[in-house]
Amino acid sequence: MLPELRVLYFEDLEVGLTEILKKEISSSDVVGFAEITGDRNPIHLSEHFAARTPFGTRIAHGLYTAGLISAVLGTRLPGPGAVYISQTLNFRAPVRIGDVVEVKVEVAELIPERRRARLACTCSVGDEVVLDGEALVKVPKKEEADPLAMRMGGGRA
Ligand SMILES: C[C@@H](O)CC(=O)SCCNC(=O)CCNC(=O)[C@H](O)C(C)(C)COP(=O)(O)OP(=O)(O)OC[C@H]1O[C@@H](n2cnc3c(N)ncnc32)[C@H](O)[C@@H]1OP(=O)(O)O
Repeated sequence: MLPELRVLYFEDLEVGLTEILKKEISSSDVVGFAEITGDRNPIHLSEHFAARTPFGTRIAHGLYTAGLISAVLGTRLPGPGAVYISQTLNFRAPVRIGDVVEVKVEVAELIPERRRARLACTCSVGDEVVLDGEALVKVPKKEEADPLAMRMGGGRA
């Protein structure tokens, strides 16, 4: 099930605020990602090919796993209105079909002058970190997002 949308404005953020999303990786996810991006590397699509790699079986595209970080940023922390600026990624271990990936995003630094938030991102399967990196996003302030509500003394939309 997809998580409910939650809007956090820059003023709502604090260092240490954390969000977690879990996703089981299915074969149809990987095939779908190959179709929409055009990355038909057989390491993702062919069991025959993947069996002869060090991984022994098909693995998910690294950028599909990374896309789950984007899902957290765009829906929960900070949520709708957040704008991606940059993202570092270290693919530390493979993600296999059927793995449950836990994505953890944590506010690491706030830069108020530029309304930027730096977030530490980790994807794990069980106890193993499969991906980590850092995101930089631009986060709307309340007054930018809903100036009318602010003038009328309201808060969040
Ligand atoms: C283009 C697409 O179609 C293809 C894909 O999307 S493939 C899917 C995404 N990628 C993966 O799933 C790969 C996951 N990563 C791994 O399986 C392994 O990291 C590796 C096979 C790439 C490397 O393993 P190996 O060669 O065995 O390296 P070591 O474990 O011996 O580590 C040596 C040192 O390098 C550091 N290191 C290894 N991998 C990474 C990484 N991804 N990012 C950053 N650093 C890495 C590791 O920590 C060791 O450092 P140390 O100081 O010597 O301890």
